[in-house]
Amino acid sequence: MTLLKVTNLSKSFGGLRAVSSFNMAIEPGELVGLIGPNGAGKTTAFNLLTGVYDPTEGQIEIDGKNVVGLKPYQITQRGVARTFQNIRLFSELSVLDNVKIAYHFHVKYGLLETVLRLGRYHAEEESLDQKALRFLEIFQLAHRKDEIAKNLPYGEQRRLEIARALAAQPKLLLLDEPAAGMNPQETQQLMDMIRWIRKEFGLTILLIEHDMSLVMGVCERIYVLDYGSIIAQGTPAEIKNNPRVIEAYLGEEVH
Ligand SMILES: Nc1ncnc2c1ncn2[C@@H]1O[C@H](COP(=O)(O)OP(=O)(O)OP(=O)(O)O)[C@@H](O)[C@H]1O
Repeated sequence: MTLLKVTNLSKSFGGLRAVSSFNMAIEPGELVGLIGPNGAGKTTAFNLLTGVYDPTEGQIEIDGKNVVGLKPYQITQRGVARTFQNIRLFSELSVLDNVKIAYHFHVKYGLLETVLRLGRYHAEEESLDQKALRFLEIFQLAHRKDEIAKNLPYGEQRRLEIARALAAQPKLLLLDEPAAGMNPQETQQLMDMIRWIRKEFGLTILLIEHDMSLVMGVCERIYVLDYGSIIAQGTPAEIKNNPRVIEAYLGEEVH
């Protein structure tokens, strides 16, 4: 079954149609890119998919169920996790605690038990530590586990954000410019990591990215947004040679 189906999605801010009649279908296991010039509506589309904004019109289905109107945490519980263009960690907490907080969504003790530290809490807390550490190991951050998140170098904070999103055990992972601010070597490592986590966790990934080498290098299929509308979709090779895409990026006719 199609994992994410978006039909005729639109969002207006006053007179501005930031996203307009947006359609998208993503199958389980796909690695898909969403690209477009500055201000094209990419982040707005992510904010609609994750319940940050309610659409002006349209449908969003995850696993065949409508999620329009759900709160962001409810959408996380339906299996969608994301990272942000501007890193949003719990900056004063340790690296390990950042991942553990996300993992709490999937641990089966109730809030009362957490508060009173009763029942299953102690046993589960231990395995929670181990599970959180495993995510840190994947992202080569285990040696940093006790550091305060804000003290990590930038590239490591970006990796921690992805580790935290993964700890919520999503089916669909949305990455908003994961390579922003990274140098070419860090970007290359990130590409390898994205490919690896997709395979290892059987994930479906949708990513926004300005770095064309990353998008073309990891994505199997790409959607292109311009002024809120999808102007093209296809394989990296098709997108690279699509005149409408070239025009949107260069702002001029292609002859
Ligand atoms: N909360 C908001 N209120 C009003 N206008 C908004 C809001 N959020 C986004 N916009 C506008 O909607 C349009 C699309 O913005 P959006 O941030 O989604 O684009 P983007 O493709 O993610 O851009 P970038 O690549 O620069 O991050 C822009 O014109 C932007 O100014």
